[in-house]
Amino acid sequence: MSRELSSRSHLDTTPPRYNGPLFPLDKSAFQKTIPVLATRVPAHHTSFILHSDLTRKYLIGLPKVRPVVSDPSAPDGDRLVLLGVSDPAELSPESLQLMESKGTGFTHYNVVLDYDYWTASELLQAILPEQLREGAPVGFAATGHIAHVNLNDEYIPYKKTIGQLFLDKNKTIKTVVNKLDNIDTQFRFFEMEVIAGNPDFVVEHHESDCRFTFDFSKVYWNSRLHTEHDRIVQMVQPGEVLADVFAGVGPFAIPAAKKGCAVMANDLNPVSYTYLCQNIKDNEVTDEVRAFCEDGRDFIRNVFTRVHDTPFPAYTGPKLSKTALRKLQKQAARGKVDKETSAAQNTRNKIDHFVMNLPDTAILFLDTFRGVLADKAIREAYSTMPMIHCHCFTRELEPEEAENDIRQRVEKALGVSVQLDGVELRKVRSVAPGKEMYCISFRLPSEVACNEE
Ligand SMILES: C[S@@+](CC[C@H](N)C(=O)[O-])C[C@H]1O[C@@H](n2cnc3c(N)ncnc32)[C@H](O)[C@@H]1O
Repeated sequence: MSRELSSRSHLDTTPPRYNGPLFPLDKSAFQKTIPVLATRVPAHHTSFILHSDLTRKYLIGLPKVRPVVSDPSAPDGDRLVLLGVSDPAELSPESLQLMESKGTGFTHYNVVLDYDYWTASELLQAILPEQLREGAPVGFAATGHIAHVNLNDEYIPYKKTIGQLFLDKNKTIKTVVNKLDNIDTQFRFFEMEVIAGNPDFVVEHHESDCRFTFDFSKVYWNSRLHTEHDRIVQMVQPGEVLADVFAGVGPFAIPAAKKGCAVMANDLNPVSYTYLCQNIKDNEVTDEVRAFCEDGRDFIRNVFTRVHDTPFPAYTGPKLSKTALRKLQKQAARGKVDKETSAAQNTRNKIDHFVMNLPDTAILFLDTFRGVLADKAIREAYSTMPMIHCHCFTRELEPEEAENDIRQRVEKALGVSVQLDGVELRKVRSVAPGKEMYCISFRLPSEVACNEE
């Protein structure tokens, strides 16, 4: 063991055992005094002791504890430099010599740590009985100002304590909720109980440079899907058209629109739809996103005709700033830009991608694609079939088995047993023990879409 490590190891900085009320906590009971050695130095020598290679390694080195304090017994301005050892004999001879030559002797100093010093997790360890310390909640997922935890039964008696700790220790958190086991089977949001803070569920959450507002108690949101949202958005190219069948409040739709895609976004939950519309406005993508509130099957059936009959304007490059847009509008008003002809060229009347993130049942919606391009006039726009990115769960844990399971279910829904074109299978995350979330991407087979039966 290095001298440096052994020199600091005697400082016991764990919080004292707590035996006070569980709620509200008696914060004064967490005060702890730690006696340390200090070298007394004239003010003009402190910097030398702090920065010399010989002495630096012996400094107290506790986070949030300043290593230099004024010396209460020396009104003439001496300072105490706090050390991480309890006895001068623990210093190396060179370090001792240096401190003796620059300083005026050693003394003891009491460092006082209190409730503010420790993390929520350290405090919780001091509160919980021994049998509950291992496996105690150490953190939370944050959605806007809400921290959410999923407490196991044995921690329920401590829920208010845990709530208070998370609230006190995180400035941006105003509400702490415990997710209950009930999940709304249709719209996928959780039942939750407030364990600390305000019962305010309307959050403003930021993801991928977009601002999302929503009522976390009434719509689906999962911050753990951030990477998956980004992955799909990166696959969709500026100028392409994306149809999001189960859009929620817009975590695929809005970032895609911001990068220059046109988006048809749908969600059956009327509350999701309301926030989706608000988020479209707040992120200034009203021209790029059209929102719907209907069953996914109806949406899939209608969306081909809608985009064909009312195409999106041609893509004219990255979204312009308001100033640049105003300039162009002025030029157009003066007849300098022929708006009609430029917009009429290459309007976007076909869908390039579908995203279907309702992993519980999305595969079961795939049969709706049968015959969606039976109409010849619409079919002509599709020299290339759309890609479908369909999320799903599987109980198969081995990748090969998972792939077989998912492929079979997809092919059954589509009614084709052919090898799917361009198929890619991506594990998104492990949802629970024995349950994996995947995304299967494939090109919609034309024999399915053009089937006229
Ligand atoms: C798992 S969430 C995903 C939401 C969003 N894509 C995301 O990543 O946050 C599934 C969404 O599908 C919506 N939904 C459920 N059943 C639906 C249906 N039959 N048709 C359309 N939307 C539906 C839910 O309201 C929910 O917002």
